[in-house]
This record gives sequence, structure tokens and C-alpha cells, in this order.
Amino acid sequence: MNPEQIISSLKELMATGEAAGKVLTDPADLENYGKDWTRIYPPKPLAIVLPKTTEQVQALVQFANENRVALVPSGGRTGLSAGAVAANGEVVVAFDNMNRILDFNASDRIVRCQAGVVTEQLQNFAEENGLYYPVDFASAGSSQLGGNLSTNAGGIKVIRYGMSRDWVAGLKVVTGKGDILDLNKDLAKNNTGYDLRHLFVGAEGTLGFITEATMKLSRKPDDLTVLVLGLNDLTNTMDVLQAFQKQIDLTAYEFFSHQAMGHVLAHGQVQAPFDTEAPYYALLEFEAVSDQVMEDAMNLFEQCVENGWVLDGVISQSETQAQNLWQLRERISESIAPRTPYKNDISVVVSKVPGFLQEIDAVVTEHYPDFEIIWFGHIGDGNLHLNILKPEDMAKEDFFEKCQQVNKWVFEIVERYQGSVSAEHGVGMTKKPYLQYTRSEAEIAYMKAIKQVFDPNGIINPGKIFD
Ligand SMILES: O=C(O)CC[C@@H](O)C(=O)O
Ligand SMILES: [Zn+2]
Repeated sequence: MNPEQIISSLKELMATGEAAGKVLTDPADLENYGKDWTRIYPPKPLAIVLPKTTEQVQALVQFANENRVALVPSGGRTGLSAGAVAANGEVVVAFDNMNRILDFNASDRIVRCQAGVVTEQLQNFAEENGLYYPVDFASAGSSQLGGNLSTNAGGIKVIRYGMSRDWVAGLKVVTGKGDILDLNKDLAKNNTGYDLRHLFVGAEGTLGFITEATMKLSRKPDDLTVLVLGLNDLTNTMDVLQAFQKQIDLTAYEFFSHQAMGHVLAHGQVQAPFDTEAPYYALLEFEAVSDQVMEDAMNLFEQCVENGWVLDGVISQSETQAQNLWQLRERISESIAPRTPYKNDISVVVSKVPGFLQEIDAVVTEHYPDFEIIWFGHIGDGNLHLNILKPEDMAKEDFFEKCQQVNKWVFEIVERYQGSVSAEHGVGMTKKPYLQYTRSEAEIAYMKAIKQVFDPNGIINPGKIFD
């Protein structure tokens, strides 16, 4: 089939059923829907399809199999590993028009959503019903549930609530072969062999399309209180974490470097937490449910100062103040985005974080002393975001080439520490060449065999995770 024939067939497919889907071919739409936040690979999709029903997605997959057309699933396009980028004439399947909350069961505390429901929409829905959807991150205003599940998105509350995977009660998927599967049927307990639901979570859309998800909701946390601490040394992040965790259930434990905070402050709107400068800052969040918890937190803070781990600190006195302190962490990514940084999203076992970070920092600084390294991330779960900013006077190509070298050093250290080359953003295209630093040859072979079972013609998101 030639491209015109494909487009006219897609239009026919979308016109069928009770609700008509859409096909877009305007250059601005191709550009917009063909990319994510990585902005590394120029988008070049053939067309964008916006289905309205699972049956239309199934029809699309059947058509794609018959005519060997590649399909790329696309959510809110906030991904950072090019997992939803269409750079090779693929047809993008976007879920913007499948954005309804379909059902809510208050006694089971579950909510059935179409894949295009935006994270914030789900969070607000939960709140309106006196409950809480705890998976949260800076892009919650645009990221969609289908994309979150496909990448098993984590975010800022993983230390207490886990990843997206932990909140899925059931999934409706269209496999790469074109079957519609209703996985787990929202059951709390179901030990009937392989849990296929969890194969689709984190598969980056390579096995099929998630079209609906039933998500669990939680009790709404009370009196969330934020403590920002200035730390003397990186190893103190672990000392502070251990001391607090013995007594208080933290809902978040994040960190950022002095350089990271500098960019947020320079961006405006956010104030420094205190005057004392520190090389690293930690942000702790907990439920101040009683005077006792607050007293414990203050005593722990004092102990940390006495031990020389903490230089200064501030604790929120109101919800607004807590939210303002969160801005120090949540705005880092956007404040450095205009500089198109080199990015890595790596993890190790929590206790190994200081040594791991220091080794990486030392190797980059030794070879490229003019690179500005920005560290931040979810240190409470061992996930570090390494961003490097291009020196103003360095050519883009030169920087890019040097960063490829940095990748090698970083991933060799990751491998030695038995860490992960992608803690939460996924493999997509950007981490594909480095998968073997985290996964063994045998594991990758099993992953490829699974792909073959669900998508024998390789039409769903080809070229992502592995070739
Ligand atoms: O921009 C990054 O490197 C990380 C983005 C996101 O995962 C975050 O934690 O803010
Ligand atoms: Zn993150």
C-alpha cells in the first residue's frame, strides 16, 4: 500500500462504529504528535489517528498487521526516552479522545479510566471523592494514564506508594496480534498463573495498546508537611534518611544539588529556603498527623544538626508553604530545559547512592571540567537524575559527541554497581544501546521472545527498547 492508500484506509477505519475517530495529516499535527520531550529525533510520522473506542484500536491493529504498517502509541508526550517518538513514517495512535473516567466504585476504591485520562484529572477525581491517587510527578498536568502505565511511571512519592504498577487493578489491552484482553478483572487476589497485566506495564507500548485501566485509590494523606534541609555532605543524605525512617513514615525523600537550586531560583517565582548555603539539599515530606509526630520531627532535626549532618533547615507551617517548598524540587527540570541538557535517569540500591554519585561526578569532572553537572532526584528510592549543561561556547555537535563518551563511563559504573540505566523514564530509543548494562543477554532474549508472542509481525512501536 502506498502512503495515500494507507491514509484513506485509516479514515475509513475511524469512520466506523458509533463514535467516529479522527485522522490528522496536517504538518503541524505530525510535528506535535510525532515527538515527546526528548526533542532528539526529528518527528516524521505518516499520520496521526485518534480513536474513540477499543474496537477502533483493534481494527487499526488488524489493518496494520495485514498491511505491515508500523503503529506508535502516544499519550501525553511527556516521555524522556523517545519511547513514543515516531521518526520513521509510522502511524501515531494518540489517546486524547479516549479521556473519560468510565466507572467508580467507592467501596472497592477503584476507578476505571480510558487510556487518555490525564494524571491530574485522575488525581482531581480521587480528591473530589475523598480519596487519593498517589502517583505524582511534575508532568502530571499533561501525562496520560496509558503512557504512565506503559513506562511504569514513578515520581516523587515512590518511597511510600510505589510506582504506577502498584496501583493497577485491571487493564484492557489490544495486543499486537489484535486480540482484546481483559487482564485481572480488577481483582485484589488472583493467583491463576502468569499475571499478563504486569507485562504490559512498563512494556513501553511494544506488546500492544493499553486502552483502559482500572486504578486503585488510597486514603487521602493528612497534614502533609515538608522539611527542607541543607546538608554538609552527600553521605549525610543517607544518615538523615535512616534517622527519620526509624521514627517517621516519609511520603517523599528527594534531593537536589546547590547548582540545581541555583537554576530554579534564577528562573524566578521561588525563594531560597534559608540563607545558609549547602552543597546538597534534602526534601522530606510526612504526615504531621499529631503533635507527637511534629515533636519527633523537630527532635530528629536537632539531632541531625548536632551530628553535623545538617547545616540549616526549614519546616512548612501551612499547606501553601509546603507547596512552595516543593517548587524547589519540582521546577528543576523545567528551569534547565531551555539549555537542552544531556540527561540520565539511573538507579542503585539506596545505601550505595553516595559512592555511586561521587564516582560518576569525579569521572565527568576529570575529563570535562567545564561541564555543569546538575544532580537531583528521588534519592529515597535510589533514583538519581543526572543532567549536564552544555558550556555556552561549545558547539552542539561537540557536546553531543562528548556526552556519548560520558554515557559509556556512566553506564560502566552503573553496571559495576548493579544499577539500572533507566530507573523511571524507560528505555525507548535513547537507552536502547545501553540496555545490556542492566539486563543480561539471556534476559534480553526472553524479552524479545515475549515481544514475538504478542506482536509477531513487529508492528507495534518497532525500534523501542531493542531492535
Ligand atoms: O528532567 C529530568 O531529568 C527528570 C524529570 C523527572 O523525572 C523528575 O523527577 O523531575
Ligand atoms: Zn524523576
